[in-house]
Amino acid sequence: MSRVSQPWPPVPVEPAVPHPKAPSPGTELGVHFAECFGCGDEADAGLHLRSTVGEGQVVHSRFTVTAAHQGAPGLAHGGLLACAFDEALGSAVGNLMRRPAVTGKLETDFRRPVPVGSTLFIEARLDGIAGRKIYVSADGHLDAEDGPVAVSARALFVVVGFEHFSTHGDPQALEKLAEQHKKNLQQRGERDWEINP
Ligand SMILES: CCCCCCCC(=O)SCCNC(=O)CCNC(=O)[C@H](O)C(C)(C)COP(=O)(O)OP(=O)(O)OC[C@H]1O[C@@H](n2cnc3c(N)ncnc32)[C@H](O)[C@@H]1OP(=O)(O)O
Repeated sequence: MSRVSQPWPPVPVEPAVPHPKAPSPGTELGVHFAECFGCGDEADAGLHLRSTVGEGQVVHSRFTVTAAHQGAPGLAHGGLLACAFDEALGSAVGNLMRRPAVTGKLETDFRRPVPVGSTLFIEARLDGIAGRKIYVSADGHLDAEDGPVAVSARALFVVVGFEHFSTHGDPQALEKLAEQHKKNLQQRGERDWEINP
């Protein structure tokens, strides 16, 4: 089977222009929800992924693989690596577009094993937008921002309304998320997102 994927984005798109009030390059994005497996401080075995806004339509994220993340002995579990990309890509969509969106489709390409103890540097970018569909992609570099690419990913995020979370999620946890969100914005001197698609 060829590694060559279908054209990307798969449909005609407009440029995904970051929101005028998106955090500026160099901004550390912080935790979006303390219990999030991808970034949360309260998720003990989680990825503790951290993200910084890059130039243009890019967010840089990184996380260090621990023994809790193993699949094969001494190597990161592939599904867990996909999780890291979901988080990194979601962070790019949420923070640059400032619209609530959820992963509709996520495709990963595992190119090199990722050992326990290594750090994956993930560069996620906005590739285009078509209505509610936001196309994003990312490369994960091993142990340095310019290290060899170990994993690549492409994803479709779909913009949703707040009711997606209020209908399907946990109302108490949503309050906690809202507080964290407000705190993050205050720390960065920013105002709130638009919440309707
Ligand atoms: C800072 C935050 C970081 C967080 C990172 C973590 C992000 C996550 O993990 S989110 C959790 C995982 N994702 C989910 O739980 C989503 C579950 N899925 C859903 O709720 C719904 O299927 C949802 C919202 C994606 C789409 O449903 P709905 O709102 O009814 O829209 P729908 O009309 O079906 O789709 C909208 C468009 O997207 C397209 N689409 C949706 N899913 C797909 C897919 N899998 N493949 C291709 N296209 C798709 C549809 O074809 C449609 O296209 P068009 O507008 O051209 O007709």
